[in-house]
Amino acid sequence: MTPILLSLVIVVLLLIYLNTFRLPKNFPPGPKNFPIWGGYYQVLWENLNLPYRTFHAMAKRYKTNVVGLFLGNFKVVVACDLDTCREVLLKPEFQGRVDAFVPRLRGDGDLLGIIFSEGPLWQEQRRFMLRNMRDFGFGKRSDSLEHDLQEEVQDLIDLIRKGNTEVCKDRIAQIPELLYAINANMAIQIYSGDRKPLAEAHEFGFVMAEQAKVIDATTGALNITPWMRHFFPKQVGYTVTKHATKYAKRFVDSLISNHKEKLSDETSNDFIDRYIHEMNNRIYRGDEYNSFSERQLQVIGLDMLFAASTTIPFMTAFILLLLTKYKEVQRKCQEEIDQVVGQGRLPTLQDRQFLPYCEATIREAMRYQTLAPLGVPHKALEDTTLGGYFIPKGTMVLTSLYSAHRDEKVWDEPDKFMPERFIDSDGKIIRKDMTVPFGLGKRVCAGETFARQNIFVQMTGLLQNFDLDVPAQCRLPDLSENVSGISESPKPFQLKFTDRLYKKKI
Ligand code: HEM
Repeated sequence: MTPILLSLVIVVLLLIYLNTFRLPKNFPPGPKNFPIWGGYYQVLWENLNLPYRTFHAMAKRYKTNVVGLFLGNFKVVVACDLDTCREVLLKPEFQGRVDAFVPRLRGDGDLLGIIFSEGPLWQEQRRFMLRNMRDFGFGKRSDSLEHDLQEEVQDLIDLIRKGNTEVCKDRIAQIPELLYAINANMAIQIYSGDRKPLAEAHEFGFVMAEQAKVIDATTGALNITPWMRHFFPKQVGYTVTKHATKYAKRFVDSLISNHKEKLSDETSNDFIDRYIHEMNNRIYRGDEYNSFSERQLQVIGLDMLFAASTTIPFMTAFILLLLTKYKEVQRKCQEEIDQVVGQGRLPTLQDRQFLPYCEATIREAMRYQTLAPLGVPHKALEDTTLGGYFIPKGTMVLTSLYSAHRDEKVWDEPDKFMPERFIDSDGKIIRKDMTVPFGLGKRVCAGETFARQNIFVQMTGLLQNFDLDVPAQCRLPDLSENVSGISESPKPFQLKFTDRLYKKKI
């Protein structure tokens, strides 16, 4: 190559680079951007295991509440304190979703479902889902849901007592695996009215959990550089994602086709029935705008079953981990349960208001260990501002819920685990909740109530029946060893469950 040609190539490459990573005036400060991954190199360099923690550190370093950078070709800003996260979550112009590879893979090329859709489709489908699932106990207190939940928790307790499997043997259980089947079944039941045998529900939960771990909370290499899947399918998480998506679609399709076979005019016994009726009615009426389709029903199923089968077991696992680490908190929760509920029956959702210390422990665990540390990426639907910075239309907007929960302006000693911070001088739970583990506003987690109810009943049921300890020759993992993902999970660990001898006390 002649020197002139070489110089020309260099100039062209430089121009492409400068053009790709050109930032508008008053864009938030952040790391330097380099070809292909933009600022992602530095994010990973500073914390390869838990990259979201880099944003928290960067915000302090740049003395800012918003960090700005490129992730691949995506222009990205990250809100890094409680006020700025609230601004993102509550301003209408930030309620878009990012058009990326994995969401399109789930929708066979389209952005479907609830989690990754936007605009009129999202609004109509979210409203329909919440309104109809409420009738089956999703998002409110319901006797039938409570009954199902109690049965699942009782099965879990029996499994711990009698279990002789790889997941639980001699009262030593693998966490979070122990919790996969119960939580997958609770979600399958709400969506389809069905319940699967233990082994099948466990397998479903296991595959979903593996998927949650490979989608990085920063949206990951697969979303920012999807072409890399052709060269490094395993490393960028494509192998697992492709397999898990195919597996989950087959699973959901079989639930739907069972319903289609049985569907009669009167039946509306579960969400799938309701959805198919609505879809058929709209076709019959010939509605001009119709976001209802069987593909949409399938992706709502993926959203729900994926969310419930990963987030609830992961969060409950973190709570068990913290209760084992902080023994005095475990003891105080047990004392409260003994006083209020006793041992004749399992704790119920009606007991929640009378168990403030247990509630405070769950709230503090969800603050201290933010399950979705960067939430789900939002998108600016128009040119706007955030924390005083200019944010162009189309920018990906991340909420560092982790930073909101460690914000020194809001929390005393934020790095300490202290359930007492949520108890007032009368021993009651503090009404005003400044935690945001589920986000806020129009995009707030659709499963918040369901998740809180499940976590409460599982945690209190287990504590009522067992003392939690570390088995001999084992150690509890540190939170810095967590497995990163769209929802974070603890490094798998073993827990010893010892029966509490209630009868002796009576
Ligand atoms: C501890 C458990 C859970 C946590 C911490 C959690 C957290 C979150 C967060 C942070 C978001 C993003 C909000 C935003 O966009 O700003 C979200 C969205 C969502 N979650 Fe959850 N979630 C949990 C459980 C569940 C469950 C059990 C379900 C369903 C069964 C669910 C369904 C959804 C859906 C559908 C969305 C998308 C909402 C929308 O975009 O309109 N989540 N969740």
